Amino acid sequence: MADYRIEVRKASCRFGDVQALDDVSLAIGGGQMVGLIGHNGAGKSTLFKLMLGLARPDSGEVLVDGAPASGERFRQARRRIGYLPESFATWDNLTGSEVLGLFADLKGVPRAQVMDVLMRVGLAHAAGRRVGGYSKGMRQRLGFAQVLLGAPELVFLDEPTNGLDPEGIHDFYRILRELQAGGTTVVITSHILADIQDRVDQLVILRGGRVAAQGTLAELRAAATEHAHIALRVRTGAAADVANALAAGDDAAIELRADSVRIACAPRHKMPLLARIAALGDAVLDLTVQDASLEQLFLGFGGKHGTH
Ligand SMILES: Nc1ncnc2c1ncn2[C@@H]1O[C@H](COP(=O)(O)OP(=O)(O)OP(=O)(O)O)[C@@H](O)[C@H]1O
Repeated sequence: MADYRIEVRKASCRFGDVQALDDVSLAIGGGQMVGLIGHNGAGKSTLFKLMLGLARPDSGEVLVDGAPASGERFRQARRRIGYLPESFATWDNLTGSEVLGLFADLKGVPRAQVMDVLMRVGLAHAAGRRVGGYSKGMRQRLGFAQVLLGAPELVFLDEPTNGLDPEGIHDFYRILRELQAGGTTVVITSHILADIQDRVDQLVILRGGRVAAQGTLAELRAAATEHAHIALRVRTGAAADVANALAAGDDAAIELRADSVRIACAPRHKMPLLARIAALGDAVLDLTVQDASLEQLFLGFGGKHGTH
């Protein structure tokens, strides 16, 4: 599969008084899964619309495989893109398979694919039922099914797990991994940060229409000031000695409990501290390390009142 690449260069987009996007640059491709996160109104959907050619930037440009996101070439390219909007509107009087049949026609994909994708998203049993009677999660699965028609090379998913139950979320990410294994690039927005933090390759955090941070989870952790937490279970009576032995890097706080010691430290101090803990031998019985979660990083970088 071709490496399908979308590049946004210094794009800005304004609606009346609202600067929805402000000088945004990013490149997406290479079969990666990219998580686009940001507070309500941060500009995620607007950025999607620019990359899909559904809206134009006031300044800057969007390139698809090196060419502007407009014109006949882009219309052709768009057939290789799947898009699930935040609110997937459909025709309630039609059955699931009829709805997908229409999407197949629009995409120029054989209708024979309809049953395959319905099966893939776990909706085969409801293919002949009117969509008006579908539950919220079933509608979301139907929306995802239309994304899968035509084996897209790039997919944009706006809040795709809304309304899905835990099993649905699990199935959904399994299908995304299968797509990725075939070389598809996936861009996903979600407010459920715990769901995406260990599943995406790259993260882009938008705040107030600007890119506040970009990189892998490890890169974001390294750039942030949120602490890692190390909890030690220690031999009875050894807590004070352990705490003294580890006291204390500039940026580390040590808390003593009966048979445990808890340390909060800057990410860069974590590995040196672990080396010192290992040198304490059998005074330390066990340990757990908790790095900053994406939610904590987000509140620093991307929350409305982010601090980084
Ligand atoms: N068509 C429009 N007309 C007027 N304002 C708009 C329009 N589209 C977006 N905006 C404004 O631009 C800003 C960014 O909106 P956008 O929908 O891109 O945010 P978002 O990050 O997707 O938010 P959410 O998480 O709530 O879906 C918001 O202030 C929004 O009100």
